[in-house]
Formats: sequence, structure tokens, C-alpha cells
Amino acid sequence: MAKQLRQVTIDEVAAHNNEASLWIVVDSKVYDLTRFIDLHPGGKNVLLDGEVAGKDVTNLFFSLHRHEVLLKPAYARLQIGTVIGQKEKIIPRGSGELSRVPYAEPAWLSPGFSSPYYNDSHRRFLVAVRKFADEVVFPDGNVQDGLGKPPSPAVLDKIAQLNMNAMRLGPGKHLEGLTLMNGIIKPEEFDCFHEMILTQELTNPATRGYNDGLLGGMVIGLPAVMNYATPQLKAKVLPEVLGGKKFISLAISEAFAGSDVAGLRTVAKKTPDGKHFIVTGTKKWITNGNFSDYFVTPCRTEKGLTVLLIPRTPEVSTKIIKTAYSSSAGTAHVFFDGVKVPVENILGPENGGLVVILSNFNHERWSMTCSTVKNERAIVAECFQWAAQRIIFGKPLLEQPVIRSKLAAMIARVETSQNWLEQITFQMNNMPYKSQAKYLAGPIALLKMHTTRSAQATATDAIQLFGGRGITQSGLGRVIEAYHRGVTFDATLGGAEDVLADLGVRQAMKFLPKDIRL
Ligand code: HEM
Repeated sequence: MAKQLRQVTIDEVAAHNNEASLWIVVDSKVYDLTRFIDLHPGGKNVLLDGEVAGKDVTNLFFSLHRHEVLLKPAYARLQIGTVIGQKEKIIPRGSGELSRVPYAEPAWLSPGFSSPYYNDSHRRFLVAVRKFADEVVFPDGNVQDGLGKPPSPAVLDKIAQLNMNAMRLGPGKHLEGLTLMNGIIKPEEFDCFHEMILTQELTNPATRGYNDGLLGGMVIGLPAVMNYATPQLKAKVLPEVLGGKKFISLAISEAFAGSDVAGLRTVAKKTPDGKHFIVTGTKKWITNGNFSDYFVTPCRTEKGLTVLLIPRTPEVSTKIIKTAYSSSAGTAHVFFDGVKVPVENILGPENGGLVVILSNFNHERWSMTCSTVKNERAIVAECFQWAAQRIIFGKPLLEQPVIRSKLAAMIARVETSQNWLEQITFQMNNMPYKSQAKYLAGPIALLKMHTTRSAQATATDAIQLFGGRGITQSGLGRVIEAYHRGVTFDATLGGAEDVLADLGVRQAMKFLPKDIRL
């Protein structure tokens, strides 16, 4: 039965001002902290201070804690009543709702703005996905990311039931006949902007490892199966993976070679009867590798590179690699010790695997950029709110011109990234797939380089704004701390910034006419 809350006067609160009975008021709510004094993570003395015990400490409380502290059931139950004549003033964003903080949402969701790229189906879709993320995904992420465990099976099941796995691979034939997000959108309506929304809404700046654990391996690995596997192999693997029953990862990088795929050393040797390959080698930094059932693996073969779909067998073993973010991502070493793989598992042309790898990169980098921009925006909003509520030298941080200048730079960076991302997404919606490899490989590489550089600059600025809180894993700056640690993954996975910068310009050089001069 719900606890009956009392109506209390401010004078009554004031009488409970010592260790024997300690009450406080935060935003019209009366809390009895008597039995909490010794349990308070911030210590006992601060609660017994003459300016705190028996007082309305709303401003002080919010200068030291995130609002979420009061919403946690363990702490919410400390409330015993409300102050007569007062009303709650601090309203958190509800599940599925938009943020009211300026620049916390992209322009198309901001009051008064319109956009040529989005219609009502995108808005409906965003609200449904955001509600699902708020209620199902993020609560799981907050727990599992801390424990270093992959997303819970129950969450992955729900994701699969809504056909989100299929949607995360973008528009296309694989969506035909599926009920998407309980029917909120039809398969034929689904476009790259819906995919962008889905990718962005499932990501959370506070749980970067978990975000990748949420089947990042599938997003970057399964397209190679969809585009290059035999019909028989597709018929077996796609339903298993899209249905959330089996997991897949893209196993390219090795200790010897990262972005330099020509240097790969994993070898696949054909058996004398020509029916199998025997694969030997080690892959490194494989996202989701630790819990994957399938590995999309480029190997050296007689005359080049061949991409194989390698199922987990006793000859395949995996080991977690501890990285700066959570092991939720399942980042692993993958060891192939003489694995027998049928030739039917070749993806794309034998000895022509480079095409498979390169064609995969565009979608991979684009989807990573979607997440980077979303998380950077969330950090801009954290900083805006903090600058408004942090009182220093008697006034809010936001009153300082230097702070407004920092915020201006952050806003300009995220808006630039978002607008470029939308422009490229529009091209993806309208350009035939084959032309995309020709025209978009360069721009997507430069876009990813730009967004991760910008995101890193924002992470650094955010730490300056939050000070020590921004490098602390709990409390007010916990999102900033996690973001700052995780943003380097954005800048590294899918191609390091310098490699992408170089690729972008080299692609443009192909279009530079030889017959022009200044
Ligand atoms: C309902 C009442 C309160 C609850 C449930 C509560 C809970 C917490 C929790 C969970 C933390 C750990 C850090 C975090 O997760 O934010 C904390 C830290 C702290 N709390 Fe409280 N608290 C309460 C009231 C107060 C009050 C009235 C003060 C007044 C000064 C206070 C001062 C502090 C301080 C100084 C810290 C350490 C902050 C830091 O290290 O940055 N708390 N509190």
C-alpha cells in the first residue's frame, strides 16, 4: 500500500533539527532523514549543519546532487510529507518526452522550427523509441554497464520483438512483412532518418560500453551477410540474429593491423578436397566478440583476402580485453585455432574480400556518427543546466561571459555536426546504393572525423565547467566523466581520425579535374 504523505508546516519541520529527529525540505517535499544520517554517502556532519537540519535546502541540495537521487525508490521513501501551501517546482523530463533545455534537442524537434527532412512518421517513431529507451534500455544500461555485463537477455528479447534489430540495418527488403515498433511505422515508410533516430535514441552518454554491447557488432557485421552471403546461409543466419537468438560481430582488426587491412595475418587455407578452409589467427578489439556466435572475418587466402562467416566452434575461443569503457561491450580477443569453415560461408568473392570490407565501412561510420552527435548534444544540455544552477561567487556560472562563450562553442559544434549528418543522411535516402560507395565514402569519413574531434573538444570543455565533478564516477558530474572516458572510442573505432581525414581528401582527389589551374 502506498505510504500516506502528511501535510506539514514549515515551523513543524524546523522543530526536527537534530540527530534525534532530522527533517529537511527539498522542493516542497519533507524528508525524514533521522535513520539515514549514518547512511548518507555525503557524510553525517553536512546533514546536521545549522543551515541544513530542519530547513528548506532546495538550492543547496541541487548544487550537490542530481535530481535522479530523489527519484530512486530507496531515497524517495524518505519523503514523509509536503509543506502546506507549497508546490513542486522542479519537473524532470517524463518518459518519452522531449527536453525543454535549449539545444538539448535537434532543431527539427524544437518549438517554432521546421525541417525539410522529417515528417510526422519520424516524430511518432521518435516518441515511441524514446519511451522504450527511457523505460527499458537505460535502466538496464545503468546496471549492466557498471557491472561490465552485456545487456540483459530480457531487454535484447524485447528489442528483437519490436524488430529493432532489423531496423538498425536501415531501410530495405529485410523489413518487408515485418511489424515495426508495434506497427507505429510501415516497412515501406522506413527511411534512413528513422534509422538515424533509432540509433540516436538507443544511445546514452553515461553508458558508452553498454551502448556498444547493445549489438553494435550486429550493426557493423550483419550487413556483410545480408549483402554477400549465399541465399541458404542468409536464410539460416538472418532470422537467428535479427530475432536476437544469436549474436554476430565483425572481426577485422588484429594486433598487427587495425585500419590497415592489407596487413592482416589471420590465414584461411583450403583443404585438399576444396570443401573447407582451415582458419588460424587472432583478432583483437572485437566488439561483442565475447558473446558472439558468428564472426565476419577477413582472412588471407591464396591470392588475396577472403571474408568468411565463422561460427563459434570448440576451435574458437574468446577473451575479454579490458578497455577504458565497460566490458558490457564484450570487447574481445578472438582466437581461431584451426577452425574448419565450409566454403559456402564465403561472403563475397573469394580473394576479393576487400570490396566486402570497404563497402561495409560507410554504413558503419555513418551509424557511429549518429551516436556521437546524440551524445555530444546530451553533454551540451548537461552543461547548460549545470551552468544555470551552479552558484559561484554569488551568481550562476551562466552569468560569466567566459562560460557563455564556452557554451556557444559547444552549441556551434554540435549543430554543425547535426546539420552535416542530416545532409548526408538525405543523400543516403536518395542516392542508389552503388553510387554511395563512389560519392559518400569521402564525405562520411570526413563527417566522422569532424564529429569525433568536435565531441572530444566538447568533452574537454565540459570537464572545465564541471571541475572535479567531471572526473568523478558518481554524483553530479557522473555523465560527464563517463562521456569523457567513452568519447575516445568514437574517435578510434571504425577508423582513427587521421586515417579518415586522409581517406576523405584522397576520395575528393579522385574528382579533381586535371585540366584546371588557379
Ligand atoms: C533526501 C536527502 C538526501 C539524499 C537522499 C542524499 C543522497 C546522497 C547521495 C546518494 C550522495 C552520493 C552522490 C550522489 O549520488 O549524488 C550524496 C552526496 C552528498 N550529499 Fe546528500 N543526500 C541528501 C541530502 C543532503 C543534504 C540536505 C545535504 C546538505 C549539505 C547533502 C550533502 C551531500 C554532500 C556534500 C555530498 C557529497 C557530494 C560530492 O561528493 O560531490 N545531502 N547524497
